[in-house]
Amino acid sequence: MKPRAGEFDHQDDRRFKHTRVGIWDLYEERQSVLPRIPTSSISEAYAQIIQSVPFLVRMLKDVLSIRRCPMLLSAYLVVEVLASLIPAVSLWYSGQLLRLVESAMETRTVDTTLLVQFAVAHLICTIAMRFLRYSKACITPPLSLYIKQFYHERMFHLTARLDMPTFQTFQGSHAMQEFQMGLDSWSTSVVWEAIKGSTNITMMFIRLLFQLLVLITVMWEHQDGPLLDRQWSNLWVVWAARTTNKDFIRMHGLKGLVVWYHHRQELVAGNLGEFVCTQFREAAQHVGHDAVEFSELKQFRSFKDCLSIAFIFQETMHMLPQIVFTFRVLKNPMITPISLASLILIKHSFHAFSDTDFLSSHKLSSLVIRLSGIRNLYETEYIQNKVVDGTEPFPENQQSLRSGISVEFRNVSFQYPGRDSCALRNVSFKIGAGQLCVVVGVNGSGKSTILKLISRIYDPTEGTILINERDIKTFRVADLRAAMSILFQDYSQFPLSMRENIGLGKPALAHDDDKVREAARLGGAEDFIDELPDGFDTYLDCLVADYYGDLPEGTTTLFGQPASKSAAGKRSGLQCVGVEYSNSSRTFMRSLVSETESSAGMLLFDEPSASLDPTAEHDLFERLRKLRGNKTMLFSTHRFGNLTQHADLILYVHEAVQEAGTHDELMKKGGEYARIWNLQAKPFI
Ligand SMILES: Nc1ncnc2c1ncn2[C@@H]1O[C@H](COP(=O)(O)OP(=O)(O)OP(=O)(O)O)[C@@H](O)[C@H]1O
Repeated sequence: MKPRAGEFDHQDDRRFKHTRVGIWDLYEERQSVLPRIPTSSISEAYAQIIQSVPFLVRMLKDVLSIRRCPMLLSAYLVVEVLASLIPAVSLWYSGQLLRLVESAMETRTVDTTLLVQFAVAHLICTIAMRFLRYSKACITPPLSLYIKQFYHERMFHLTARLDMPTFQTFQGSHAMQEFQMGLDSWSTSVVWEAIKGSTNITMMFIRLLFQLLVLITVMWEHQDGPLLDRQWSNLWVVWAARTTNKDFIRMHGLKGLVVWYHHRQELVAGNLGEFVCTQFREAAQHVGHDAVEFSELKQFRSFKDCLSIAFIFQETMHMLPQIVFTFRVLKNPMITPISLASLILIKHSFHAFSDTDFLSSHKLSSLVIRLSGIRNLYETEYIQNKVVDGTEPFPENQQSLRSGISVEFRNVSFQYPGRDSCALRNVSFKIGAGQLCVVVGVNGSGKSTILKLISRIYDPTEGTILINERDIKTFRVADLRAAMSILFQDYSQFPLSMRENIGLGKPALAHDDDKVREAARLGGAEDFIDELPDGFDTYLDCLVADYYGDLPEGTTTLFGQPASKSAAGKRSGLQCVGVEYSNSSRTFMRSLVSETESSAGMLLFDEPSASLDPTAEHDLFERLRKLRGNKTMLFSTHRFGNLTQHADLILYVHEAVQEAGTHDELMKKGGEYARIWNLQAKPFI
């Protein structure tokens, strides 16, 4: 079938050339060649650079610990040093050449051997310079890549461990913003940028110093341009690139999971930190050093033509005027302007110095920004979680979990960070081990907050929470969460496949496809998922975008999908349905009984049925009742269903506990609980 106008048909191999670049499939148009579209004070800056030195030293140590980096970094530095010396050597030969010219004018003879020697030496310098640039272009991509990957994994780990309140504070930080842009931006490699920046400035000084020395030497013997600037033709062709590498796409998904605030609560409550780190590491290992954004590969590729014959010819031509001039002097010394030699020398030296703006505040401030990036990066390591970890294991006896966990709130008040008013005020109650407690109240009354405090997503602003009669803060947080099964109402859709979105409901079973399918069936999602093009491997939100260049005007589709620069577009109707399905299935995934289930002594549910239809809600409650056994169960709901009638304790909250007791007690009391219950039950009676 012929592609419609506006389609980028990458399969049309007569028009598009396909190249495999790492994990990317690059499609470039064969003939279409269009013309390129034109497109504080210094001392303070130096003080900041000096302050960054300890971080730089640390960074260097870390970089040297990366496999292959010691060798690559040394090679990079050697190349840089040589590249800084060559301009001085070249300048020296220029001076010698000029001296020869002067002596030719004076003596009317020329030492041809010496002339050729100087000319060749000068030419060698130019070619050597080009070789060095080429070597640098070969060393830089792997070096910057290894460094980036090392620090990316490190930042992933550091970010995954943060709790909710700390993450809330941290997410506005510079380091976090850099990391959020992360995998898809060249600027992310704070460390690599800093290495480049520091090397550049050091080499600039070396280059200047040597050129100054040569200039002084030459000028000592001599008593003053048009610059031949090279224009590099850049071709601008139609191209597009995409990757289907599953691990690379997962890396992006997992990263989205740890960097975005709306996933944090589930990440923390589900103890998913370590799990996602392992997953990320595994995915990263699978992709290896091919885990590189296309924009970077593109840059690396552009260096390939550095050593072209055309270039060497061009450089030779660059020198020709001096050689021709020298011979002309020999033939007609009388007509040669005496000041021309000095003029050329000045042209050379001025050129070198004018390129070197080492004192420019712009250059310095960009280095300062790069170095402060390093500081931010390393300071991230010292961020302490606001929810301070306890030291004691929980529980002392694993068997005790079978009979549940007791919870007591003593005068607990809580205010969310950045909020003026309390979500909970002076709340006190006790749920005995093995009891079923239902927390009811209107929207925004503080029900979910009670669950968040029990699972230590946050710590109370005032008051104490006791677990099995002991202060909750004494226990290790990970143990505590492992002893609880928590299900929050405000689910987030992870930027991962449907399989993983469901599987993460219970990481221990995430690799069990049968369990995932069972959860999908219970959540009513199985048929929907099976009909998706990639089934359980479908991504509703994919964070890896396709790349493309100048597409033909009016292009609407690319790789069979709407051409859009951003992967994170608005969700379609189908996506929204998918999100609902995967949420309800994840709910069931959590409720799947397994060997690991006995490790939970308390089940916390925050409106677990909010995203379910009535049948699925009924199935869920049936399943949860079976699952419960003698464990403590706490439900938060604003629906006063039959659940409240089975409860050992009902808490009617509105900032504080307004009423507490069993259903019968509260009905007899005739308070607010009874009023709302009657209101909700009325249509059914
Ligand atoms: N992360 C947060 N940051 C700031 N304020 C919050 C946060 N979460 C909840 N709140 C506020 O705290 C109060 C109690 O919220 P909470 O979610 O506990 O109520 P709820 O009874 O569970 O309500 P709903 O049934 O609507 O979930 C509300 O005023 C809410 O706006």
